[in-house]
Amino acid sequence: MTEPRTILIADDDRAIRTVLSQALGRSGYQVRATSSAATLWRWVEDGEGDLVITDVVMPDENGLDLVPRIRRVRPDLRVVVMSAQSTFATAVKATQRGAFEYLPKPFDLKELLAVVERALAAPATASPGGAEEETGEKLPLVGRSTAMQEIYRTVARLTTTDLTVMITGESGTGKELVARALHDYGKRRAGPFVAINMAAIPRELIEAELFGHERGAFTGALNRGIGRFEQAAGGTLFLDEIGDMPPEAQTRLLRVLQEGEFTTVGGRQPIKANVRIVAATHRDLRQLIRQGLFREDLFYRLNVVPIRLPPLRERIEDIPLLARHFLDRARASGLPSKQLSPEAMDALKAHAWPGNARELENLMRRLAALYAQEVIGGDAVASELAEAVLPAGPDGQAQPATLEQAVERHLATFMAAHKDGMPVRDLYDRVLAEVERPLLRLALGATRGNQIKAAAMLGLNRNTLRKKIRELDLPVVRGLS
Ligand SMILES: Nc1ncnc2c1ncn2[C@@H]1O[C@H](COP(=O)(O)OP(=O)(O)OP(=O)(O)O)[C@@H](O)[C@H]1O
Repeated sequence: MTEPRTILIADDDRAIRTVLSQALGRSGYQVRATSSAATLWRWVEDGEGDLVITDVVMPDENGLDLVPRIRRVRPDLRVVVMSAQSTFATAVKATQRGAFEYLPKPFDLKELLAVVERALAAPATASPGGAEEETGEKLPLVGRSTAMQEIYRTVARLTTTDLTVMITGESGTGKELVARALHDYGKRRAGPFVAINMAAIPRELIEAELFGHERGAFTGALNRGIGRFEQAAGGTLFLDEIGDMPPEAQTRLLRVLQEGEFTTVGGRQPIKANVRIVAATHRDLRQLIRQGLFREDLFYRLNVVPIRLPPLRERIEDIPLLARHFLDRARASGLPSKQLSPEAMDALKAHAWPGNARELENLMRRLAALYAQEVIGGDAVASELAEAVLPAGPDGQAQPATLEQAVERHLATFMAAHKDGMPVRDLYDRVLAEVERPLLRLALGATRGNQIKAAAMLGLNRNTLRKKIRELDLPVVRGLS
C-alpha cells in the first residue's frame, strides 16, 4: 500500500477541525489540524503535507494572504480555501491567488472529499493562479444562495482563462452583469468591454456593426466603419441576445470563430480577431435550433462554458440582500435613504419576480423616490407590486407603455413557448377566462382586499365581484399587507 497522504487543516473553529479530521481520517488520510495561520505556515515551510485546507478568517492572519506565499514556496502543494463570507470577492480572490478550489461554508462533507480527491489526483503543475491581483473597487454581484455561490465559483475560475462563455437566463437575471464580471476580473480587463445587443439593431445592419464595413459597401455607407470586433480588440466582446442573430450573421460569426479572422462587409483583407467572446440569451437556443432558426454548429462553438442564471424566484434567500443593495444604489444616485420593514421583506419574498433582479431594482428605486417614510412598510410594497404587475417583455427592454402592449407581450411569450404544442382550440375563450382570475386577484391586492374599492376600480358591480370571487375561488383577505 502507498503511504497515506497528509492533509493540513487550518481553521480557528474547533468544531470544523474535528469534523474535517474525522471525515478525512475515515477516508484514509492523515490529518494535522491547527487553529493558527502561523502553525500552518511552519508546516508548509517544513515540507509537510500533500494538501492544505484553510479557512479565510483566522486570528493571526488571513488565509487568503497565505495562499500566494504557499504557492511560491511549494508550487505543487494545492490549497483549498473555505470561507463563511461566501461573497463573489472571496471566490475571485481565492482563485486568482492560486487556490485549487474555493468552498463556501457550510459545505457538504461529500463535496469536500470529492474536492480533496481531485486536488490530490490533479497533475503536479502550478495552477494558473497568481494572476495580477484585482484592486478593491466595488464588487457588483450580490447574493449568497447556493445557486449564486456556484456561479461565483465558475466565474472566478473563468477569470484565469479566455474560454468562450454562454450565459442563459430569464430577462433581468444579471446576464450582462456576469459578462462584465468575467471581463473586469479576467485576463483582458485592461482591454475594452464592448457589448452589442442583437435584438436592438436592425437586422440588415448587424453584420456591418459586428465586422465593420468598407466605404460604399451598402447604401449609406459613406465612410469606412469600424466594427465591434475591432473595437473590442484585446478585450471582451459581449454578444447579447445572440438568439436574435440573423442567419447570415450567424454564418459569418461561425467562420470567425473557426478561423480566428474576419473581413469587413465589402472588404477582402482578413483581420485577426482578438476578442474573448461572451454570449447571452434569454431564449431557448436548443428550441431555436430545432426550428431551424439558430445554427447548431455555432451553438456548440459558443456554448464552451455554459452559465445558467436562475430566476430570482428560485433563490428568494437572495432577495433581502439584493433589495438592500438596490436601496443603497438608489441612495448613491441621490435618492433618499430607506429601510425595509420585516413585513416589506416578506412581501418581497412572496412575489414571483417575472422581471427578476431588474424588476426588484426598479421597485426599490420607485419606493425610494415615492415614499416619504424612512422605513418602507409591507403595505407600500404590496400596493406597488400590485400596480407594477406588468413585467419587462421578452426582449427585456423598457416596461410596456400601454395595457394593450403589455397583454400582447405576455400572449406572444405564451405562444412562443408553446409553439410546438400550442393548444389551438378555444384559444379565444381560454385567454379571456384566464385573464379574469389574475385581474381580480391583482385588483383585490391593490385595494388590500377591500371589495368595495376593488369593484370600483374594476368598474364592476359589488355583487358581481362577490359572485366572481366565489366562482373563481379567490382567497378573501382583509387588511392584507
Ligand atoms: N446578482 C446581482 N447582484 C447585483 N445586481 C444585480 C444582480 N443581478 C442583476 N443585477 C442588476 O439587475 C439589473 C439587470 O441585470 P442585467 O442587465 O445584467 O440582466 P440581463 O439578464 O442581462 O437582462 P436582459 O436579458 O434583459 O438583458 C442590472 O441593473 C444589474 O446590475
